[in-house]
Amino acid sequence: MTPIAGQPVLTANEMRAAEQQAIDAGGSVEALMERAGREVARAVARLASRAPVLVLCGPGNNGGDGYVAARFLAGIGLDVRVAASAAPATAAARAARAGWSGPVTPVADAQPAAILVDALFGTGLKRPLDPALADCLRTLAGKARRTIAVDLPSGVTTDDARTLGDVPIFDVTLALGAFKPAHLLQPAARHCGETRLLDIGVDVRSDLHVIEKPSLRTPDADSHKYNRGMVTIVGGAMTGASLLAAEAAMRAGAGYVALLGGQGGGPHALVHKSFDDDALDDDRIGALLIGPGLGRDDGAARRLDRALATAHRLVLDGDALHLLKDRMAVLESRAAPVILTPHAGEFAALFGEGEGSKIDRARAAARETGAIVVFKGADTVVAAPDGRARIVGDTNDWLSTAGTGDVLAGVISAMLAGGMPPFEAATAGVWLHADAARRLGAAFIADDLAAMLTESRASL
Ligand SMILES: NC(=O)C1=CN([C@@H]2O[C@H](COP(=O)(O)OP(=O)(O)OC[C@H]3O[C@@H](n4cnc5c(N)ncnc54)[C@H](O)[C@@H]3O)[C@@H](O)[C@H]2O)[C@@H](O)CC1
Ligand SMILES: Nc1ncnc2c1ncn2[C@@H]1O[C@H](COP(=O)(O)OP(=O)(O)O)[C@@H](O)[C@H]1O
Ligand SMILES: [K+]
Repeated sequence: MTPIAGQPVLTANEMRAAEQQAIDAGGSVEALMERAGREVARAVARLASRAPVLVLCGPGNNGGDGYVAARFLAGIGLDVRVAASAAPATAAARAARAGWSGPVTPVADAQPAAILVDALFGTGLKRPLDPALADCLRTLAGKARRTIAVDLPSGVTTDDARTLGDVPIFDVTLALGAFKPAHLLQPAARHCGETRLLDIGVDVRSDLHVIEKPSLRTPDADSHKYNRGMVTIVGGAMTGASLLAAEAAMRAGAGYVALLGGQGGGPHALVHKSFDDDALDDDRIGALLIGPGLGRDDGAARRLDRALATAHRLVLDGDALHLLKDRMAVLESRAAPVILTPHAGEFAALFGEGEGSKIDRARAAARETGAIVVFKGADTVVAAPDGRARIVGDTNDWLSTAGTGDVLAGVISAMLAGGMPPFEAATAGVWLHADAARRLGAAFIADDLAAMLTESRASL
């Protein structure tokens, strides 16, 4: 199985263009479909353990893949039945249909089977499924022991990952040739179940990738606390949040972490200082983090204005993002990099609901501000002003608890202070945060997450 980390992610149009390139280079749609159908059959055969299979075929090339897969599955002796929602509408799908020698029943007449393969619609879905067809799909999926979607669950939109109607939750989705946004972005991603990537021999490239394990420098004989990265955190009214960020920054590998204007507490290694110009005018500061626990009163706004006026590399989170709404113009005038880490509410308050997918929205926000934007959630997207974007691949829904965002802000600050370029710092931070959550498994609190970063950082 191809690991998900680092893989390119293509929109429907990009995938079509990649397929066209393969065709122009001497291939054919039929050859691609033959390969795709064979790979689907291999995957289904492994998942089916010889149980009966029902393949649902739609009118397009997704349906074509279904007919080819059915032929291969029957060829290895599986009990395979095929049902179609409409006649094949493309030349390649017609050829694939002709290659299937068994009967084809209307989907409405199909009897359930232990293994359901959905090859109704893939990247060509244009509108919600006809209600009767959607109903059949749901019923047959409900009666199957295992449900497998070819390329995408029928009913999800490829690029902006919406669900058109009541789409079943599949056990496995077999992504053909490349991951698409719907495999990673919510809500579509949860309908995919476990997504597996099948190689169909198409060369794919994108400036959008799944986040991969970063490579970080190990301390050596020349290392000291300042060149390992100095993180300064501006504290405020809610001390717990800034302490979580501080502990996370330390455990993610920062050499020196100072909290300005906090109220004490935290690990002994944390340096407490008062919030004043001397503390901010320190050239050794590698990253200045403001937002976790800052508060939103006039005092908080003054601290933010001071932080924005420095020449330090900045990470803005939580309350700083709330206060930033009236100060967006400042971002354009800053020479040093800025990383913004909004959750969905903060993002909408700053940038509006916007158009397109979460990836489009994150990219537009990065372009507009010139900042790196970490658009958080179960499907965190990191975007740079130049259009590069990354999506988290390994998530843990137990992260949905207060304080885990403060931990993320601390980790990203440590990466930035350690000398990584801001886009790489943000993606490395998101990876470490997700890795610590994966190690913890279930039912943890933000303090546990911060503590677990020691193991995650040591693993790199
Ligand atoms: N283009 C290629 O070279 C290859 C494509 N492949 C497969 O082809 C798929 C894309 O094929 P297509 O572009 O034909 O698209 P689909 O097979 O997803 O469906 C397109 C067809 O369904 C119709 N349609 C869309 N939404 C509908 C709805 N709600 N109700 C009824 N009809 C609807 C469209 O008018 C069109 O006729 C991929 O997901 C993949 O599975 C693979 O075979 C690999 C090669
Ligand atoms: N369902 C989920 N699955 C995976 N990660 C999640 C989920 N919900 C939230 N997260 C992650 O948890 C963190 C929450 O951050 P945030 O909303 O800022 O909370 P807080 O400010 O309380 O720390 C973010 O990193 C976000 O990506
Ligand atoms: K499908």
